[in-house]
Amino acid sequence: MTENNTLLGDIPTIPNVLSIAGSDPSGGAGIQADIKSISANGGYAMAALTALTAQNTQGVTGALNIAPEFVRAQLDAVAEDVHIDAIKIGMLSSADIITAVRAFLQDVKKNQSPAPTIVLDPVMVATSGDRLLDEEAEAAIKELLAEADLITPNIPELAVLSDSGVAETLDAARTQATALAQQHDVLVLLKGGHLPANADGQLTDELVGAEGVIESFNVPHIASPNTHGTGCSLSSALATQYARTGDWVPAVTAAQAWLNQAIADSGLLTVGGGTEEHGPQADPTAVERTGHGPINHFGQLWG
Ligand SMILES: Nc1ncnc2c1ncn2[C@@H]1O[C@H](COP(=O)(O)OP(=O)(O)O)[C@@H](O)[C@H]1O
Ligand SMILES: Cc1ncc(COP(=O)(O)OP(=O)(O)O)c(N)n1
Repeated sequence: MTENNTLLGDIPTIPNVLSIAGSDPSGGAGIQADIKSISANGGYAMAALTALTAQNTQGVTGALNIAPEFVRAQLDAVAEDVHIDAIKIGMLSSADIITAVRAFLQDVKKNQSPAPTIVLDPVMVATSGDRLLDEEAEAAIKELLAEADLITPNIPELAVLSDSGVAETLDAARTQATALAQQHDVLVLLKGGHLPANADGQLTDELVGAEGVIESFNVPHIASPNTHGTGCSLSSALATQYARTGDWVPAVTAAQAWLNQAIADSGLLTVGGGTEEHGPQADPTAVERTGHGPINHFGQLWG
């Protein structure tokens, strides 16, 4: 039954979207961000954990991998019971986990019809610029690219995947993205969040295929420190929007518009930078919030 919903418009079916990712207990990134993003974009969210982290808006203080066999057990439990329309993949922190996820993707593509759409966010480089994966895991991620329909590297991740230097211009990033698309037979959403805004104050993301740019997407740059988890949230929104529309250009347009508003609404949250000043009477400007706060996934719903 098609119903008109004020937030999501016409919803013919609600897609089942699975996130395979790590946990951020502070709720801004990882699986917690994915569940909020999938839900806000109109999907039924499911989640299989690959790792636990200890982190907050200031940084990461610890990580613990889930055993690869148990990652697979979670995935099988979902796939045996639920038709999965789309899969978003985030933090995969060891070569063994990547191998387990790759084997699952190959099986689920054979066993479910239609096969799930796969969006891979290759989480490899921390905001600080530090490499998050060892060499063996980086090599395994490169092999995983071919299993995805769309990959969403940021500028430093694009450099690692391309075995070249960090692009300083959109042109250079576009060349790297096109080569990757050709090499791995995958679409690339090149994310421009790490490049400076253009003269009109806009950031550019580009959907790139083997023949080059398919579409450019400009979004207003928002001067906000609250960008923790933007990559996780965008890839989950893309998987969900694609499952709803079946077309990448409208899916990217919708996901981008939602993300931009969620960053714009982030100032309404009082998360991070200390435990004082919280509650309806709190002055959001009273605490100096260092670090990177979360986006407001449900800002558009809460008004
Ligand atoms: N300050 C900002 N204002 C508006 N959009 C942003 C901002 N920072 C990041 N984005 C958007 O968030 C998405 C992810 O950004 P990016 O920083 O490139 O990746 P990651 O979060 O993986 O490092 C991109 O679509 C980018 O355009
Ligand atoms: C558990 C976990 N997974 C992924 C990330 C990286 O998040 P990302 O969305 O790339 O955002 P940034 O915070 O790096 O902008 C994470 N921090 N934790």
